Amino acid sequence: MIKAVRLGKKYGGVWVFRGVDLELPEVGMAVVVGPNGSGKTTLLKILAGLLEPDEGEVYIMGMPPAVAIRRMRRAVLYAHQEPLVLAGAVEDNLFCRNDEVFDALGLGGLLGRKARELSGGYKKLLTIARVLSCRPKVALLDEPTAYLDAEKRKALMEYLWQYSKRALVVWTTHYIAEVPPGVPLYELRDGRLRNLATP
Ligand SMILES: Nc1ncnc2c1ncn2[C@@H]1O[C@H](COP(=O)(O)OP(=O)(O)OP(=O)(O)O)[C@@H](O)[C@H]1O
Repeated sequence: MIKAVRLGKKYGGVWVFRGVDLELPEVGMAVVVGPNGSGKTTLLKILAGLLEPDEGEVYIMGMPPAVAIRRMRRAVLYAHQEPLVLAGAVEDNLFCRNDEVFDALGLGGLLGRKARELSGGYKKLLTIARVLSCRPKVALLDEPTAYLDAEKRKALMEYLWQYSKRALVVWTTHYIAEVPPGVPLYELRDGRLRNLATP
């Protein structure tokens, strides 16, 4: 479903990574770990079609991201690392209505609240809900568990696990321990992507 071939990206002449090959299925979960600044966000944004690589190609369902995104509206969505909220109520911050997602993430009772007055953790959940509520076929989630307490992390993980039975969920984290057993795990480090043994 997602294929990256010899991907490379540089900023100001300095390569973040090169030679990144990746092949992910249509349905399931995959996780990218790596130290600060190793390029996880950059990789996810390239897969989402939000950034152009300097080398290599990406295919989503056999199409370049720009084509896939045009043909299949809201099928490939990226959730920012930073909690991203707009003015207005929580419900004004959403593109799609999906009570199942709001309830699973604990946002169900907050739809009328001013989004900018939410706590950091709830802003982060809103950032994720904005993406998942549109039911993308590919959800690219940048550090989805950051800002969350243990209970919310657990609820989010359970929901992502369910979601990944019908779509592809790719997410990043700094904590290998939170990656469920059996999930394909990749590490970006020193400009390379390695397939790590499953924890
Ligand atoms: N727009 C940009 N212009 C210049 N350099 C950038 C830009 N965006 C990212 N970088 C640099 O690219 C490298 C990779 O950044 P990126 O945010 O992808 O890493 P990351 O693995 O997601 O980091 P973190 O774990 O800290 O979130 C870093 O050195 C960063 O400073």
